[in-house]
Amino acid sequence: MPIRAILTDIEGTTSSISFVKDVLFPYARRALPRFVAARGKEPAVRKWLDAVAAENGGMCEDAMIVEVLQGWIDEDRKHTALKALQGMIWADGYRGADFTAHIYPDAADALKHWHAEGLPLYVYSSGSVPAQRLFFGHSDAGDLTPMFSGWFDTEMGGKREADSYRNIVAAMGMPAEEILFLSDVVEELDAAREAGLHTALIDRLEDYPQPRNGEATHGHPRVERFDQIAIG
Ligand SMILES: CSCCC(=O)C(=O)COP(=O)(O)O
Ligand SMILES: [Mg+2]
Repeated sequence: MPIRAILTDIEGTTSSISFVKDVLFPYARRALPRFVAARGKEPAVRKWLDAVAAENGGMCEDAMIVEVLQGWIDEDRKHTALKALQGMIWADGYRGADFTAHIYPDAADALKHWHAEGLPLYVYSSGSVPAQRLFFGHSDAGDLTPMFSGWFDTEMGGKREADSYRNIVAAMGMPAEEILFLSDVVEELDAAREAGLHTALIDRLEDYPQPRNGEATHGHPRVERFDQIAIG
């Protein structure tokens, strides 16, 4: 069946891992204490802080919650509460023009080309949907948000679980066999394939200096850049 929609991951796929690890995560880590002190009483913020507290024995001190969150940033935990809070913090960074979001030029070009061809584009990332919109709204290639038809985060489920992709397919309202999922993580591609989607492993040498070949690809088609992706 021909590909009729693209679903893409962000970190390691459209954009470099080092931008996320070396720019976004340290920014959120530094800003967390001041952010929680300033906005911790807002219901939209409190709800996530309370969720973190509940998962950690019901701790009540905000300072302790901040420490837990900073530990999760260091571990690269893809926790929905952390991701929601990070998105709110990064909003200040983008608005203050402290940084723009990295996007590989080949990814920006291919997304623009597919969009012009009428192929709907969707994002599925561990970053929260508001963080995804900020990311593509303030990218090195400008505001790319108008090109996207939909956004999905871990509210749909974890990225290594087939059911998450089934949920996304249902939300997209088209057969799984018509969707191509792009990611740098083979376990995510395995889950997507289990749900019936086409897959492609984006194996960027900037992020993964040891190319993944043979068994390491888990049988997923492997490319190093978006212009090598075959549609149809
Ligand atoms: C778009 S928000 C920044 C990226 C982020 O926080 C993250 O966890 C990215 O994970 P991905 O699923 O895009 O690999
Ligand atoms: Mg990724």
